Amino acid sequence: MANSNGPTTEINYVYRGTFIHSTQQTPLQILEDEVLGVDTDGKIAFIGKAAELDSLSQTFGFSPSEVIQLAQHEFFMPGLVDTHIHAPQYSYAGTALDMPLLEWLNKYTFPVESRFKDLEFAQQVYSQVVKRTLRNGTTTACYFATIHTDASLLLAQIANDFGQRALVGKVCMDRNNSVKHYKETNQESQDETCRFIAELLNKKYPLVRPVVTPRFALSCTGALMGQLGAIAKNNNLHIQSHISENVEEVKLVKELFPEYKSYTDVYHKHNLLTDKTVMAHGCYLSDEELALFRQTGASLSHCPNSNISLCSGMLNVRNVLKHNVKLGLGTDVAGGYSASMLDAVRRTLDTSKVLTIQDPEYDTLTFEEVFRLATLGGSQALSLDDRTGNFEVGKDFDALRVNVAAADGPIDLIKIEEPKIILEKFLNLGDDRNIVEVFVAGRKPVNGPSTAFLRDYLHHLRQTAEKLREQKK
Ligand SMILES: Nc1nc2[nH]cnc2c(=O)[nH]1
Ligand SMILES: [Zn+2]
Repeated sequence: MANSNGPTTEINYVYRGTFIHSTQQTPLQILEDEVLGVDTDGKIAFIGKAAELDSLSQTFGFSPSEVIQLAQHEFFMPGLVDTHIHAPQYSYAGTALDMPLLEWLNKYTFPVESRFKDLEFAQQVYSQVVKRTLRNGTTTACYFATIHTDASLLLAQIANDFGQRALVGKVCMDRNNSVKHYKETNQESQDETCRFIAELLNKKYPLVRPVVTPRFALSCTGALMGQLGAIAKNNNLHIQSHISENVEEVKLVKELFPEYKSYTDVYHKHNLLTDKTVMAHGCYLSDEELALFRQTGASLSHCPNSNISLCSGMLNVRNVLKHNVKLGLGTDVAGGYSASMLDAVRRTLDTSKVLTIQDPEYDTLTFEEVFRLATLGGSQALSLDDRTGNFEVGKDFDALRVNVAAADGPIDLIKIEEPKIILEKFLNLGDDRNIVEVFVAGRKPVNGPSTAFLRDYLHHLRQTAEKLREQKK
């Protein structure tokens, strides 16, 4: 309990050790031997030097003996933010990467997504994707579902039940010439979007919100896009879609909407570019279009695995950042074959290096910058940075406890390394075995990596037993 003069919030737990996060000023802030307290609402109540533990414990009313100490190779980092992922496509992730976007949509995506009318199938796939992404450290996900309202509501329920922060979108499309049964009429799309929003808001899930989701300009009539823009505005909701992913797509949008200045202008004129909009890809946006993103406050989701896997293109991230456009990373499952945001980090670095190979003058992204894109950048791109993204006091505690030397993990450490090296190793070599605890809004999601702790504990016991045997000899 806090004392009579102190803060009114009650501290739930306090951790001591290394905390690594990003701020607006610096992509990498390393806080060593710090203490961080989380209150019973799951918010960060304080973060400060361990040397000040006694005064913090008095101010915030906790006992120093209850503080949980991180081990040598452990640190906390903010949870990863996946700004663009298609939950139904998880069912074929890792396959079907042999053709470009528009053919890929017709041959694989639309037939698979049409199956999500079946709620049993939806339940199975949606549980898997939420569990898998949580295990891999995705504490916030911005999901596309399908055109089916009830299955989309089920995805929202599953994210809530497992404890993941999520934006969930019922997909809208009133145009589809190739898979004719996988589309809606204009009226259906509007009515079902309104039903989806009303029913989801009515559930009052604390961490899950609806996002208005026109699939992309080729799947929607201008009328539908305008109506969806109005629905988002009237309900103050997020919007997500795709833009300028592939050359053929950009060409067809020009043909279909000849009266508009650009692809971005099509969305802008239909009121789909707001400061709560996130658009995936943007590989072929002009500087003028990026300026319109900046002006409207709309953001981009960079999905490098997908961009390479579907041979779509390469986003010039440096140019996007130069234009001060908000930017996060996305897996774009299943155009991207990996559901792990660690993969998105690596592919972002790879793509940046390919751009440098093509142009040695290109200012390659650093791992510190990409770390920020995967955490704070993602939260900004989703306009959730008042709630999550780093370890600022007052934000929700969305965090990963990482052990770089986890037993049976993928990383071998030769010696004690400094925190920056440990983070770099984790980003480049780590996987879910290194993520020993996941927190979303201060709570551990249902499918957190509970066995990892046990495995580490057993490893520790075995080592201790071995040492004792050695001493007896
Ligand atoms: N990568 C990708 N691009 C799209 N554009 C329209 N729909 C999609 C989709 O499902 N995946
Ligand atoms: Zn996508």
